[in-house]
Amino acid sequence: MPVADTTLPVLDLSQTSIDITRQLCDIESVSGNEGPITEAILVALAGAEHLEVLRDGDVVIARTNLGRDKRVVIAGHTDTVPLNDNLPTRYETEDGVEYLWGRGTVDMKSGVAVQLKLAVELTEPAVDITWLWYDHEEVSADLNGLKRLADNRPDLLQGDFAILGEPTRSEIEGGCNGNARIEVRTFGLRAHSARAWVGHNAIHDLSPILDTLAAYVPREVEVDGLVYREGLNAVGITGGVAGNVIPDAAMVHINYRFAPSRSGEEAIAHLRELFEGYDVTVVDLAEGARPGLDAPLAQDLLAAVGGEAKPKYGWTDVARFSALGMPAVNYGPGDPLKAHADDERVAVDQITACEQGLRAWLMTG
Ligand SMILES: N[C@@H](CCC[C@H](NC(=O)CCC(=O)O)C(=O)O)C(=O)O
Repeated sequence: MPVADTTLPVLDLSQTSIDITRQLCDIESVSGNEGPITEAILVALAGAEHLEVLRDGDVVIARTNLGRDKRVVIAGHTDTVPLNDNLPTRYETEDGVEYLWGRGTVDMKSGVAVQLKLAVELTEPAVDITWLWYDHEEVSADLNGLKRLADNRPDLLQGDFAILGEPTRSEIEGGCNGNARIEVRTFGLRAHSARAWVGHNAIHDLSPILDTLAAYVPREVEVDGLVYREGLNAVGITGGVAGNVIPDAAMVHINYRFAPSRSGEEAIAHLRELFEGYDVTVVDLAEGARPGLDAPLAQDLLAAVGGEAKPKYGWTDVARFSALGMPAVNYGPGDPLKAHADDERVAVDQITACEQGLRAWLMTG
């Protein structure tokens, strides 16, 4: 008789989407550690006979094949940014609002919870649905699980419209900013720090770069009716050899968020111009996506869930679907301002609202 593996985390999809969020968050899955959560999702979907379930690495694909005339792709990533002593989750009430606190509650396990709940419960949706849960979204674009799937099995991403369950306070956010990361290096000459005049300090040479960043005024750019805020920030800095050595190398890691009216190539040209004369290495580049809200299915969803469409400032995989020529929007629970934050927490009523909005729309088409 086979023995059940009791070390695997268990996911019970018969619970509410709020509780499923708690269960998912308590399975730690910082990028690179999505194996256990992927296994838990596969086991939890095992009894859903209306779904064809496939796996590609740590991507789970579950789809209906009902012969409907439209197919909607609904996707969410299972990884999170690193913890900061914010797991396990806890419930807390603040000013009469109940929150679930902890890493992943906003970005984006509450969105994944809603998707999993609907995937098992909607046996007869009005459209065919491809559900996708994937790994490595929060790290370099070349590691992204959806990118791997698009390269290996582009047929599995095909559809008429896509919804990414990224945090949007359960309202529609259109498109996304592009995202570039560069490393800017300075070089010096090592010497004993007691005789610094015979060396050259590479860390001191970073000052003009930091001054440029501190003085930079990011643009606000209107694209198809939505105003995208850009951002240019140092997100890391390295340098130094020992406490008594003048450093011969230093590096500042810079993240540029650019409006979707600007291509990746234009974004890099802008950065090279800003840091002309310095050693610049591009370490990550992901194109943005225009809002695409004029697509009829996007209009339908917007009308069904209500509210006014806003721009998505973070980068999301709507860009991947846009590049494939498929309209896509962001729609999920959680305040994006709390994504990646130490006080990451989701108002639980937003989870319920998102479930209701998506359920109603998927049942009427
Ligand atoms: N390749 C990128 C991936 C970063 C993706 C991440 N996305 C979000 O946080 C979406 C949530 C939101 O803003 O609403 C991001 O924008 O950092 C990378 O390397 O950074």
